[in-house]
Amino acid sequence: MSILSVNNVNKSFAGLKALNQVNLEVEEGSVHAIIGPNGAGKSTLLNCFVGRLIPDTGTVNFLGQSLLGITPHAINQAGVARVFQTPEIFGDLTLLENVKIPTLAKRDGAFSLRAWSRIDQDSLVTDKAEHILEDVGLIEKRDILAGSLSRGDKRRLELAMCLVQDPKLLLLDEPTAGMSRADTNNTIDLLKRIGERGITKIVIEHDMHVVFSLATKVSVLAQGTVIAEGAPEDMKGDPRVQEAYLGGAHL
Ligand SMILES: Nc1ncnc2c1ncn2[C@@H]1O[C@H](COP(=O)(O)OP(=O)(O)OP(=O)(O)O)[C@@H](O)[C@H]1O
Repeated sequence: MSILSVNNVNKSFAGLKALNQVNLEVEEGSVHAIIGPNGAGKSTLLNCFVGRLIPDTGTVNFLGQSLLGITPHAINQAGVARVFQTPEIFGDLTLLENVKIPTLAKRDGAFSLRAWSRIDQDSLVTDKAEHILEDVGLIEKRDILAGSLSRGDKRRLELAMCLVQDPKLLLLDEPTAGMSRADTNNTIDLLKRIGERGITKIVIEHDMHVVFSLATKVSVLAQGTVIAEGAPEDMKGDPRVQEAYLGGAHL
């Protein structure tokens, strides 16, 4: 069953067609990678899933409900969480506080000091936040300020902030960008581990090692159009993909 259905989506910016008749079916429980050269339209497409952009034409349905015209916050509350290329964390708060904040936003939709002190002292919320920090390998750093973390740890923290919301669909925008090979491999292991929770994932990624380690399905975008789609092993040898993605180089 599809968790996300994209039908005939078009999006132009001042005459530039960034998305051209895009169709995509994301199966529940899958890891669906969207790859393609720079400027192919990957981020534009992702922005159409989270309410940051509205397609000119076409439909985007999540669990049968249209996401178009819905605020980013309402989409998030419906179960779609996004990990950004640049982590969106609160540097002046501890890791534990950072992981508790999305619980508040999810429940109340806005921040208030009174609600925060309730959340902060709620032992169930604290237990859950600690459990998730353990899952992402950051429990020992729970009381330090998030601003002092390494880049890799900041991305792990942002992932924890998404997981605490119990998303049904997790969007990962270049989850290993700028990481060392060791950190990349740790992140692959972590994403495989959280895969066991059954969360559907869409991954935009340039690093083919990450794509082929994680994805169950790959869609290839070029010039705003899906030019090929299938199992990762089939995409590796597809001449259209090699031509569009790497100018003929081998994946
Ligand atoms: N807000 C905008 N205004 C004008 N043009 C835009 C805007 N956003 C994207 N574009 C253009 O749309 C096209 C698709 O861009 P997009 O960022 O979606 O590609 P991408 O595949 O994510 O690229 P990259 O891999 O480099 O991040 C590009 O030509 C880009 O310059």
